[in-house]
Amino acid sequence: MKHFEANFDGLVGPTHNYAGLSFGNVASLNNAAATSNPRAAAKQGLKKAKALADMGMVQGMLAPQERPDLHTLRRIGFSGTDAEILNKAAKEAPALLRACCSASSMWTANAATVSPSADTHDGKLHFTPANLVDKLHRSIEPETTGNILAATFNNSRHFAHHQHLPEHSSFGDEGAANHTRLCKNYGNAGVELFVYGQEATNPAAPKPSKYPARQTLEASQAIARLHQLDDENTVFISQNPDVIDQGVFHNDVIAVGNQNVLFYHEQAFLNTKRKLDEIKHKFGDSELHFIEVPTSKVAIQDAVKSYLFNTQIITLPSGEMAIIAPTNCQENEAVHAYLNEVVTLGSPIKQVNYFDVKQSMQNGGGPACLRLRVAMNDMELAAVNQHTLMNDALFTRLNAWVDKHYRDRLSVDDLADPQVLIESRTALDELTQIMKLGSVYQFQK
Ligand SMILES: NCCC[C@H](NC(=O)CCC(=O)O)C(=O)O
Repeated sequence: MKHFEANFDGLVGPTHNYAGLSFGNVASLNNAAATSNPRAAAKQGLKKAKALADMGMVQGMLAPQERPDLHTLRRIGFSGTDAEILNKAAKEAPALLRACCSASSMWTANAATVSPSADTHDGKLHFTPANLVDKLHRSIEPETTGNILAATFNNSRHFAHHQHLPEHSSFGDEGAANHTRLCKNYGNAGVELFVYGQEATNPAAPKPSKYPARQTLEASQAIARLHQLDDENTVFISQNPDVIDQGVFHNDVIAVGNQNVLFYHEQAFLNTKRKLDEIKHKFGDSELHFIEVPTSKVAIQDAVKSYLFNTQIITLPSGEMAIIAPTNCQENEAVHAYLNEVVTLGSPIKQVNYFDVKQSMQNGGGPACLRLRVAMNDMELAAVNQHTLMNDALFTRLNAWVDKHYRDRLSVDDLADPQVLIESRTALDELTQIMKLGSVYQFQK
């Protein structure tokens, strides 16, 4: 049986926009009210996904969410026709309307936490959608995320789908962005690393003072229980609160792992030495590469600006590893120099490939944010909804779909336009037919 890691990228939705919704996410705040280009954003994402498929990687796509989210606007008391609701919300509560219009489900690293069958007691692949409670605009995602995951991984013999954690800040959960898995081979039991920003039930524990810590230890522990992981194969690590206060709102802005490589900034964690020892002990005898980037080479500000660590480290069919980086990394001198050096360090990482994902970067999402990793075997892959898997035909079809339905300019003021809602629903309805998802959206029920 073959084992590998698949990437499921989020398709950028038709309402991709810059609304400055994410306090603590520097790019989101800096680009608030800029005009976006949803068509370019979707195409940048598709191009990266297709390039990985062409490298021999298993690549899937996850459908975006329905936005504007009329269902939520109705829940909070706006009534009348769809056009009347948009009109009233724009006048009476523009900030709430903006929160109901974000295409933020495109960052599927925040869709869920995933544990492969090699790690779980029942031998199933487990998914728990992230509740994303720290941000209003993201807290409305988990139910539909669950629907989309169930329609994509639609086989209960292989896949276990859990409900998102209780919607309270004690269980703040941001999904795979704060989770990484080290393993010898994808089919072996791995060590799952859960990184959290605060302990909800221990106010004395370290936490940031300026920006929110979105993930709690309690949430990470709940996921490990739900996914039936062994204590011997899990490590809980506190993120360094000082870096959260400098814009590292998720751990995947400061660290990334793949197989036997952990690539991280020296300031990423608390108690780094002790935690690395625990990882080594739990990982066992095989060779483990800790690639620690010192502040003297890359300052935190440069890491946050360039997204050096929000890169994907992938294992190519040849067994060599490649880094998938945003072009922003080439534009930062220190970071570019570091990436030129990293391939010479004798680790499995042998090449760096750059992709322009600027439309996503302007909202604080790099290549790693755009994908959900699912380590699986070929039997599990055969059980996945095959219409979600990237190939020449799907790439052509989705690009044509984007050309047909997406605007190339969208400002936050456009979000109240009923025509945007009609365009978005028409596009998504057609998408569910292309990807054979059934009725995953509220407007289809
Ligand atoms: N993993 C990357 C997530 C980026 C995402 N940005 C946003 O939601 C910005 C949306 C806006 O400001 O319009 C976030 O911060 O959760």
